[in-house]
Amino acid sequence: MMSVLEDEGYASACATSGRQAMELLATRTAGLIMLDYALPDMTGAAFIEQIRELGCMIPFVMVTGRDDASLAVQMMKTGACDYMLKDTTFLDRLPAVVSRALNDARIRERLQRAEMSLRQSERRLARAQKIARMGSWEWNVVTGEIYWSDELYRIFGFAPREPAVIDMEWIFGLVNPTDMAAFRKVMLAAAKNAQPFNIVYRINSLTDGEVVVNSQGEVECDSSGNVVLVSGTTLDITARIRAESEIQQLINYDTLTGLPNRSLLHDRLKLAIAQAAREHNLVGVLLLDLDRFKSINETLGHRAGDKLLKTVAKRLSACVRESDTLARLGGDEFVTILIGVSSEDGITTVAKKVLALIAEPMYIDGHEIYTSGSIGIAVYPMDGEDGHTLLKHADLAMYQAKEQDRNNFQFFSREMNTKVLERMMLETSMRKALDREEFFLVYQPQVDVRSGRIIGMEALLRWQHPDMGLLGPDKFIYLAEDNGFIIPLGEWVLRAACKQNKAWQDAGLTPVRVAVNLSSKQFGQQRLDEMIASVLMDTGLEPQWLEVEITESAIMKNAEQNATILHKLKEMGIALAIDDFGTGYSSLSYLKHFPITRLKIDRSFVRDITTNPDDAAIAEIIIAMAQTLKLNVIAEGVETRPQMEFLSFHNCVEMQGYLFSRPVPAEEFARLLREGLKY
Ligand SMILES: Nc1nc2c(ncn2[C@@H]2O[C@H](COP(=O)(O)O[C@H]3[C@@H](O)[C@H](n4cnc5c(=O)[nH]c(N)nc54)O[C@@H]3COP(=O)(O)O)[C@@H](O)[C@H]2O)c(=O)[nH]1
Repeated sequence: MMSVLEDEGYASACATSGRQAMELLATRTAGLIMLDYALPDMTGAAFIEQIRELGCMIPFVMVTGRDDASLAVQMMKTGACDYMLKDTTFLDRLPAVVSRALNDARIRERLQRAEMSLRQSERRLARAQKIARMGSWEWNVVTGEIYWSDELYRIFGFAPREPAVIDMEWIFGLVNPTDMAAFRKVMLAAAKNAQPFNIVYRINSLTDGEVVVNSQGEVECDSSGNVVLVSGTTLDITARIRAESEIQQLINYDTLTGLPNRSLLHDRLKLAIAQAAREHNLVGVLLLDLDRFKSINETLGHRAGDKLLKTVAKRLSACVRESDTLARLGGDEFVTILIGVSSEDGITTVAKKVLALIAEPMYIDGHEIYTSGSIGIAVYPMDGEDGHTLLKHADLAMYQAKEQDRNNFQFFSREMNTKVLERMMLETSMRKALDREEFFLVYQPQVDVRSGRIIGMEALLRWQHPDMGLLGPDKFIYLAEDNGFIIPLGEWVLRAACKQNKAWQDAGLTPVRVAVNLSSKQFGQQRLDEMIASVLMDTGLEPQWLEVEITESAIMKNAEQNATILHKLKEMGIALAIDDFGTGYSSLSYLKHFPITRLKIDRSFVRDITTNPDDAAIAEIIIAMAQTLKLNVIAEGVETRPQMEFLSFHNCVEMQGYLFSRPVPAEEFARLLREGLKY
């Protein structure tokens, strides 16, 4: 047998028992096994079973001496690829049987490989569909049969093949009622008119509730052009849609209040303008800025500030119609776009409503908070024909509203534009003015009318502006306070005043105290006391020759913190005067809390003191109050002799005013100190 096989070109090896055959297979590979049914140590069937268990899948041909049909069947059942009877023709038939068996084995192996690869592809497809949340489907339009991939079942919330029968009506029933008509139309059009489609719709998944899907379908037609098959894919795009909408939300809406932000505001404004242009209507742009929001934020903390902004947003929403837009620009700025308005009266009504709602108390973290707002209004088309201009003009008007008196609204006017441009110019040049030494101080004497001698002086700031000429503090201090420049500027004033006073003392002039105005913003400054101490140290002026002037309202802004600072100043030996006394709180209780040395009667009471009984009474009360509290009292703005006499008669002997001297430059003041006043 081996020589026959070798003649045919096959390599062969022989084993005489099942055990020997197994040892042989352990060391060599084979394409075919020719196996005797009866082996000395086991049956051929037992041998096959053993090698199969070891994973050896080599095909085999069973050889036997018995011509028995049932034995042949039994052998084929064990997996034999052929069966040979050992008769006289055995060797003649052997080459053909071996060749066929090897051929069959090759074909079988190829088929097995193809099947395996098909299964693998199916598994990969199913995995890919699962990952992509994409199902595939087929609809046999002729038979009505529908195939769904496993993933498609999952998208609809079923276990694969859970519903035994699926038909189109059942599928329509799974679509969200809002989108059902559109979906049905598309599917039926595909089946009838061979229309491919791409549709997004919502389904009601059994497990996930509302799911957004995207179905794309293709059609196949027979030779007559009739649709026979509609097939396609259905993709679950819920997560993508959600992410897109979250992105849109972030791009267009303010995260704190949920209101449209600046970007969406501009879009809406554009639309509003286009609509108003078509309908010959007006668009009102109201820009609201909360008054004192910064200090509320600083005092109560940012979380309370956030809550306040949310409350404001809610209240504002109640003021506007659904068709209007309410947006938050950022910080404490809100914008309302009013559309479909035909006159400014309608805009005024809304502005008043907004102010009234903002002014109502808010309850935040156990605090009752009162705030107010300032509104600037620009109207299309009079104040601008595009969104940017309207917003800019509403902003200018808002600043005007703030300056006028907070808690009010202002319509934009052309003059405002000029005013704000001037303001911006001043702001820019102010920052350079310190380095360019454009600021200087003038000094106004304070007099004891009993002796007629100068007992002190108030240092007053002036700015020699290169283009605008000499500017008084009323032209720029408010700006410096707004933009924070008051901090370096205030320190410069203090240093210059102390240095000058010390220089006069060193020059042998009679020592007098110098009063320096402190802005409320300087009280908010970190370590104000340390700054003042270092100025005194640097200039060498003794603290007793320095007085700081602060207004009643400034002192009360942050009463507790200010009291601490003022006590520190007092301990250092610095005097404290309350400026503009009588115009603010005028509360006795606060006078006790602060280490005050002097009250300054405001010049508004002094002006008509001899003609207006109310002013006279107020001045008298202030003098009496000062005496009771053992404080010094000085009257400012004394311009006439009768005013001086009235005050002096009522025991106010310290005075300051044009009657004695206007504020004068340092050289002139030195002369007054040397020569005395003439009045
Ligand atoms: N934070 C700072 N504020 C300052 C500083 N320098 C000044 N100021 C404040 O500016 C306000 C206006 O000051 P000014 O224009 O200098 O006016 C002062 C006097 O010129 C004016 N005055 C004095 N006597 C009379 C008078 O008889 N009649 C009259 N009509 N005006 C007069 O009064 C101003 C001084 O007022 P006061 O300070 O209230 O004593 C002013 O409020 C300053 O506080 C600065 O460096 N920092």
